[in-house]
Amino acid sequence: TRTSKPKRILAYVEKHAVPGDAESVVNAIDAYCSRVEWAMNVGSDKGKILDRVVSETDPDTVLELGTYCGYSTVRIGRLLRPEARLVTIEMNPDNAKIAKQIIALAGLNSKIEMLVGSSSDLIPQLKKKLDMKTLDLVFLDHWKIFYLPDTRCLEETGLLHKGTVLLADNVVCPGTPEYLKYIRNSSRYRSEYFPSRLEYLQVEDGLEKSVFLG
Ligand SMILES: O=c1[nH]cnc2c(O)c(F)c(-c3ccc(F)cc3)cc12
Ligand SMILES: [Mg+2]
Repeated sequence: TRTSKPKRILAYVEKHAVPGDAESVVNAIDAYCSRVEWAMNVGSDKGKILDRVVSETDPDTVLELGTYCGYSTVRIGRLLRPEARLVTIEMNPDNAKIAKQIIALAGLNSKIEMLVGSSSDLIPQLKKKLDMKTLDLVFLDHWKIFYLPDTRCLEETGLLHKGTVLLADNVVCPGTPEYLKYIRNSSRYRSEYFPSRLEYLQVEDGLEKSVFLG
């Protein structure tokens, strides 16, 4: 069948990355998407901010909403301790298939579990399904209209603890106004905006980091 952008990204990674070397997988995807065709990976500029937040949080449990090709999954996974766990949720089964192969190539299968389906269906199941006590870090990078309902769901299912960090991509472009309005006005969060650039372009975008206060 015809190739897709995720399939072309996988083919490039298979050709240019070193199996088991997560850094080389991240660099290969950035090289492809900056030189050949744009793709909605968090990218290297925002990726450096993501790296810093992950390292400072040093999480045992991470939830990623929106896997796409697995770029940020690998970017986060490469910084986690061996006993840490990352669950990533992707609703598009074709993307999930590609992402699984990219995650495997990075050598991160032992730390990463991918769930295929809608975040709003899967979040309520996390607690029991994965014996998830609570989440130390959540990376929101899926469909912007789901950021707020999924955050409310995370609160209600008791998956957040005092100190849980929510990090949201694209709060400027494409923009997540309802989410920002809620999180910046809620006394249950302390938020900070990290300005950056949209992946591979000169357009402004940024990440919103919000710490749950309990
Ligand atoms: O749908 C998305 N999910 C997750 N992340 C995205 C992203 O980082 C984008 F830049 C964009 C994006 C797409 C088209 C544009 F013109 C600008 C940004 C979309 C998403
Ligand atoms: Mg994004």
